Amino acid sequence: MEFGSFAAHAADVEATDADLDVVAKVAALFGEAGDDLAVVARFVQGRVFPAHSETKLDIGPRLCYEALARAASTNVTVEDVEDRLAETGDIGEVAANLDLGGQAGLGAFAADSGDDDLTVAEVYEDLTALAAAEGDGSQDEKVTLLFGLFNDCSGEEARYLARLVLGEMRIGVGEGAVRDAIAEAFDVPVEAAERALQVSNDYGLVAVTARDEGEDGLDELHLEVGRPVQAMLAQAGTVTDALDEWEEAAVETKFDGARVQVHWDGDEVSLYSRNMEDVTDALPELVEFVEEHVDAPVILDGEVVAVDDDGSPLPFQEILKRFRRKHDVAEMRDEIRVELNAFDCLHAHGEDLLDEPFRKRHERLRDVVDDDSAVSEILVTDDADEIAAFEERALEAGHEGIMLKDPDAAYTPGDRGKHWLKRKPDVETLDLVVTGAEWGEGRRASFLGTFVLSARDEETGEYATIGKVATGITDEELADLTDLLEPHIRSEDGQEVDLEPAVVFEVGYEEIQTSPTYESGYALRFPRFVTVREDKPPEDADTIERVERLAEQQG
Ligand SMILES: Nc1ncnc2c1ncn2[C@@H]1O[C@H](COP(=O)(O)OP(=O)(O)OP(=O)(O)O)[C@@H](O)[C@H]1O
Repeated sequence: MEFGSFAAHAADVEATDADLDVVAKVAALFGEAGDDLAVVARFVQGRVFPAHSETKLDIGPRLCYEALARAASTNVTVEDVEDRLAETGDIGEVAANLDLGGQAGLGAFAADSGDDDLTVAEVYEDLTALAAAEGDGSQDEKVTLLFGLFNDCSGEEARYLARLVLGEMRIGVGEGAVRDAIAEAFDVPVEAAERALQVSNDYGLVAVTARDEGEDGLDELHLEVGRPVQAMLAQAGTVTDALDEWEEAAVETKFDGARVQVHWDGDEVSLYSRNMEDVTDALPELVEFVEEHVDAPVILDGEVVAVDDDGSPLPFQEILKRFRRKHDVAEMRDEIRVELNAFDCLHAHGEDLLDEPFRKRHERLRDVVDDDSAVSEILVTDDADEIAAFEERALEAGHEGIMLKDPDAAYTPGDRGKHWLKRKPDVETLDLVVTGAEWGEGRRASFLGTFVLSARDEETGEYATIGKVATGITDEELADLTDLLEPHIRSEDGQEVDLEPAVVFEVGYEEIQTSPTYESGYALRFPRFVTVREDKPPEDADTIERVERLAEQQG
């Protein structure tokens, strides 16, 4: 395909607003791309190489400006290019108006094919050579290669070449549009294209496979050990969200480190960061750990954390130091210990596990790693109290908090869906008066357990119930609370106890809801005991008005 034709398509797409029309136009471009389809499928998104490729273009803007200035037919300096860019804000616009090609006589490096029309293949070939240039003189070589390309460009071609090399394509074609265009152009289901993209992470490969082998070919694409996939991401969410949406939630520690994807084929371990950079060299002790304790072939997902001498987690900045200073790893290794906390298994023993439910994948994870300390512990439960207790343990151990995962959900690479939630900590607390309680059962029969909470009604001076709290209290605290409240018992009816307003609890919660059940007209979702406000008399407890205001602020 001629690069001019690609540029014309790109201009047409850029001038199109409606998403469906964009998809149709990209599909038409794919239909015409012929042997260049793989490259075109990336160029259209502003990518030169596949996302996981180790080849990176790595061109500084100045290098591009220099190449443009040299290729301009009139006398243009790098500073002129910068000035024009400051005016327009678009390097494509600058390049398109530079009247390039004036150095035709010097075009020893221009258009390798010898004819006048630059092709997509030639652009790709030169950019590959440019990416490979290293060592002494490589800057000059890069400028010369890029100059050669610009020198052969029409204004329209230069517009898109300049944007492509600087990673600023911005013609409104996102990953979803490319996926839909592949489906439309080659008549394959969108879901098949989506799945193939998830496992391969390679738009070029998926486009070519869809065209040449159809849906069956796409189905044959699998994860490959050594080829990273995008990480599944989490949304902020609450225990309420999790238990309302799913029957049970898998609760896991949220480790404060850096995401790491482990690929181990039996010969070689490769480690990839959240954005699929190869970070193997920065983490030699993880490589050794995997070689010794993990069955091959596998792909694992997890978090690498820095720990102190006692094994307690250190802030994640410590791990980032490792990622940044790759050169003196040996020295850093003595300073900062790092550990793997694997939490997912994407592939094991030739089997892709993306579509398996999380609880199954976690079982496989346990099977393939023979050291439990490197595998995250999960608790699958429908009980908010158990979740709260798990969270408390995680926080006490110095971790960031908890993750809530749908135990039946598949692993969806690159997706920030509703199946993984990072629990939002309580934003507000309320100081509420304890106006009732219930005696516990079994082991806790001699303690008051569940506490009835009330807010103050400013108008009447009475206390109106708003909920009950039983979560977040240790056995030891229960004994103390019983001692504190027993003198205030007014009457008892079976297990239920009526208390005079005397003690104030500070209580966290996830949400305030309107409720016909309680006198205040409100109820708290997942109230959690924080502490006794010994400094506060009941008259200073929070009012129904404040509860009302907080409820409104939630939106
Ligand atoms: N058990 C776990 N399961 C999944 N992710 C975890 C777990 N523990 C820690 N994490 C990390 O938490 C990250 C998500 O939380 P957080 O929002 O704090 O990260 P971020 O990088 O700031 O934002 P985000 O990843 O959501 O864009 C994950 O990408 C992962 O690196």
